[in-house]
Amino acid sequence: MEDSLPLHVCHVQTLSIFINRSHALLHSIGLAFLVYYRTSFLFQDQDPNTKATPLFLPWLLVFASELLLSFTWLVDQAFRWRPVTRTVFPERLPEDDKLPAIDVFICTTDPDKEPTVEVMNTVLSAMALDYPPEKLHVYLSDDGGSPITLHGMKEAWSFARWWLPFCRKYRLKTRSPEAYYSAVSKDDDEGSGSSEFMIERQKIKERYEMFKESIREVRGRLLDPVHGSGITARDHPSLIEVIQDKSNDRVQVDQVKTPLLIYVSREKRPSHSHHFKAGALNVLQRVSCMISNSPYILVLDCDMYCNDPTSARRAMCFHLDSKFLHSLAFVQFPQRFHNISKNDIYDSQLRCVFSVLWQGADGLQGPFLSGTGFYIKRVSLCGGSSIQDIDLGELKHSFGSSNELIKSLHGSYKPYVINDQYGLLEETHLLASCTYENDTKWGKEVGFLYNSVLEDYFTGFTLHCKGWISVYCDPLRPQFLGSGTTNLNDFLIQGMRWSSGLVEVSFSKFCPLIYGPTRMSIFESLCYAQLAFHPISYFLSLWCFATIPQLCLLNDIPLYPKVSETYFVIFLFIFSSAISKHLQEVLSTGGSFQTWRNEQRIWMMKSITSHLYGSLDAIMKRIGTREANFLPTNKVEDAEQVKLYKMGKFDFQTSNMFLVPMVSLIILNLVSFIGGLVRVIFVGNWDQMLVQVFISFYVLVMNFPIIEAMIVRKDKGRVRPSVTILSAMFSTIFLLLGCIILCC
Ligand SMILES: O=c1ccn([C@@H]2O[C@H](COP(=O)(O)OP(=O)(O)O[C@H]3O[C@H](CO)[C@@H](O)[C@H](O)[C@H]3O)[C@@H](O)[C@H]2O)c(=O)[nH]1
Ligand SMILES: [Mn+2]
Repeated sequence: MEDSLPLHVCHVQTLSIFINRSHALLHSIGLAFLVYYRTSFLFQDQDPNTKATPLFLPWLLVFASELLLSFTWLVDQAFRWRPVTRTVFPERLPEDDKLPAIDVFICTTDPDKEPTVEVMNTVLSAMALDYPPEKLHVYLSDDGGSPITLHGMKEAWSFARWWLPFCRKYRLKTRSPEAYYSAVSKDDDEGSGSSEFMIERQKIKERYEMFKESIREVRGRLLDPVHGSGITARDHPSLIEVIQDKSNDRVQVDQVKTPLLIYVSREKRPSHSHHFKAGALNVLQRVSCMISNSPYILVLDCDMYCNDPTSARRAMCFHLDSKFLHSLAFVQFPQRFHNISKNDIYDSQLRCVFSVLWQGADGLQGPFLSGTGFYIKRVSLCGGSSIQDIDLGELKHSFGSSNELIKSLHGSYKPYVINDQYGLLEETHLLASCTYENDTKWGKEVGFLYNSVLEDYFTGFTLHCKGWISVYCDPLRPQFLGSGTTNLNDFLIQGMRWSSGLVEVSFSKFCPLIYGPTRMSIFESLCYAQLAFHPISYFLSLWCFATIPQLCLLNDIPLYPKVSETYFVIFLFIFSSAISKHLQEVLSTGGSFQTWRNEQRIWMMKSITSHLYGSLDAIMKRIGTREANFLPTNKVEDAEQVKLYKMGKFDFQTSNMFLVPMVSLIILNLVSFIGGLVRVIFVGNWDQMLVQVFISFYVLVMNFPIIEAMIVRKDKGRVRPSVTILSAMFSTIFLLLGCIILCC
C-alpha cells in the first residue's frame, strides 16, 4: 500500500494570514477611536438648550449604524483568520474495485424555468463522471412531476449509450454534450486530431441533435391543453422509475456499461407542505436506500453540470483518508457559472463567498454546505454511525415506519434486486409519499433540514454543531458549472430568499451566536453568525447611511468631525482601510478594479432591497403571517436580457418593490448633494460638511447606472418614467417629513 503518500495536502496561506491579521489589528484600532469619539459626544455635558434638539437623534442613528457595521466586520474576521488551500492526488487512490459507491442526486422542479435539455445535460455529465459505472447511480428528483422530464430521462439514457463510450474512449474533459459541442475552443482531448475522432464526433453530434429534437417535439405535444388529468406540479402521485433500455440501437451499444439512472417524482398534495428542495432531497435519500444505498452522495442543482469528470475521485481523496474517516461529513466544491460575462455587473459569481470566505472557513472547521457540488457521507445525514446501538422502536420514531429503510440504515440491506422490481417499487412509493414523514424526525433532525429555506446553510450548520468537519476543494478547472442569475430581477429575488433563510436561522433557537459556540469551534460559529446577521445589519445601516447624513446636510446639521479636527483622520482612515482591504482581496483573487466597483455597488443595491425584504419576510414567517416559499431562479435565457447583461448594462425590468426604494434614495442623494453643495458654497462651512457631501457623492457615483437609466437610456431596461415620478414623490415626502422632524 502507498501508505506513506498522502492523498491530499493542505497549504496554509501565510501571506494572506499576515495581511489579514495586520489589517484587522489596524482597522480595529481605528474603530475603537471612532467608538470613543461617538460615546464621548453622547456623554459630554450637554447644554440644556441643545439636549432636546433633534441633533441627538440623527447622531444616535448614525452611531448605531456604525456600531452595527463594525460588529459585522469584527465577526467577519473569523473568515480571514486562517485561510487554507488544498491539493489532491487522485492517482494515489486505491484500485477501482476498492472505491466506494456514489449516488448522485439532481433536483429539478419546473420544466418551464429549467429547460429539460439543460437538466438532461446535467444528468449526462453526472453519468459520465470518471468513476466505475457500476458504482455510480444517478437519481433525478422531479418536483414538477412532469411527463416532459420523464421522457427526457429516457432519451438521455438512450443517448448516454453513445455518449459515454465516446467520452471514455477519448477521455473527454467536458462531458456535458451541450457544453462540449458549443465550446469555442476545443479541449486537447486524447486523439482529438485523428480523423476517426472527427468522424465519431460528428456522428455523436447528430445523435445529440436528434435527442434534443425529440425533447422539443414531446414538449410541444405535451404543452397542448392538458386533458383533465388533474395532475399539476403541486398535486400529483409519486412516480419512480428505473430507466431501462427500450431503444433499437441495442446491437451496437449493448456492451456499454452505464450507471443506473432513476427518475423519482415524489407525491405532492396541496394539503401537505413539501419543503421544497430539502424535501425532495430527503425523498431521494430514502428511495435510494432501497436501490443503491451508496455510502456517498453527490448533490447537484439541475443546472449544475459536471464540467470535469474527476470531481468524484478528488472528493474520495478526502473521504478515504483514514484521518478523516470518522469526522468528515462533506467535500464542498465551489459553485462556478458558465454564463458570467467578464464585467459581471451583478456579482453573480459570488466571488467573495467562493474565493475568500470558504477558504477561510476551510482553515477552521470547514466550508459551509452550499446547496450543490458537494459529496456528502450518507450516515452524516442520518445521525452518524451510532445507529447500530439504537433499538427498533426508537429508529422508527426517527426514520418512519419502513422496515426496509431501517434495514438499509444498518447496512444489512441487499439493495436493488432487479428481478424484484415490483416489491422494490411498492416500498419506494411508501417512502416517497407525502405522509411518510409525519411524526418522524425527517427534516427536523434527520436528512436535510426544513427550519430554513436556506436548507444548505442550516443543514451544514447543524452538521458542524454535531462535530463533523468539511473540506473545500477548489481546483483550477471548475468541477461544476451552473447558470448564474444574469438579470437584476432574478438576482434580487434570489438574494431575498437567501436573506430570509439566514434571518430565519438567526431569529430561531439555532441562532449561531448562542447555539454555536458551545458546540463547534468559536471561530467557525462566528463565521456562521456573520452570514446569519449580515442581511439585517446591512439593510439597517445602509438605509441609515443613505438617508440621515443627507437629510442633515440639507438642514445644516453636522454629523462628522470637521476636516481640521484630528478625529477626521479616523473617519478617513476607516473608510480607506475598508475600501483598500476589499480592493486587495478582489485583486488577489483575480478580479479587477471594475470587479471591486461592481461589488460595492451591488452590495448597496442588495442591502437596500433584498436584505430588507428578506429580513421582513423572515420576521413575518416567524410571527406566522407568511408562509415559506421558494421561487426557483429562471434558467431560460431571454435574448434581450442577455444582450443587456453582456453589454454591462443594468436591466431595470423588475418590480417596483425593488426599483422604487433604489430610485428614491438616488433622488434623495441627488437633491442633498446639489443642495448641500450650494449651501456649503454660500455658507462657507465646507470644513464641517465635507464628509456628508462626500457620502452623497459616493452614493451617486457608485450608483451611476441608476441615474443613467432614469435620464439617458431609452431601451427596455431603463427605469420607466412612471417609476421615477413615483420615487420622486416618495423622496419629497421623506425630505419634508425629515425637515419637519429636524427643524421643529
Ligand atoms: O421546490 C423546489 C424548489 C427548488 N428545487 C431545486 O432546487 C435547486 C436550486 O434552485 P434554484 O432555483 O436554482 O435556486 P438558486 O438560488 O440558484 O440555488 C441556490 O440556493 C439554494 C437555496 O436557496 C440552494 O439550494 C442551491 O443549491 C443554490 O444553488 C434547483 O435545482 C431546483 O430545481 C426543487 O427541487 N424543489
Ligand atoms: Mn441555481
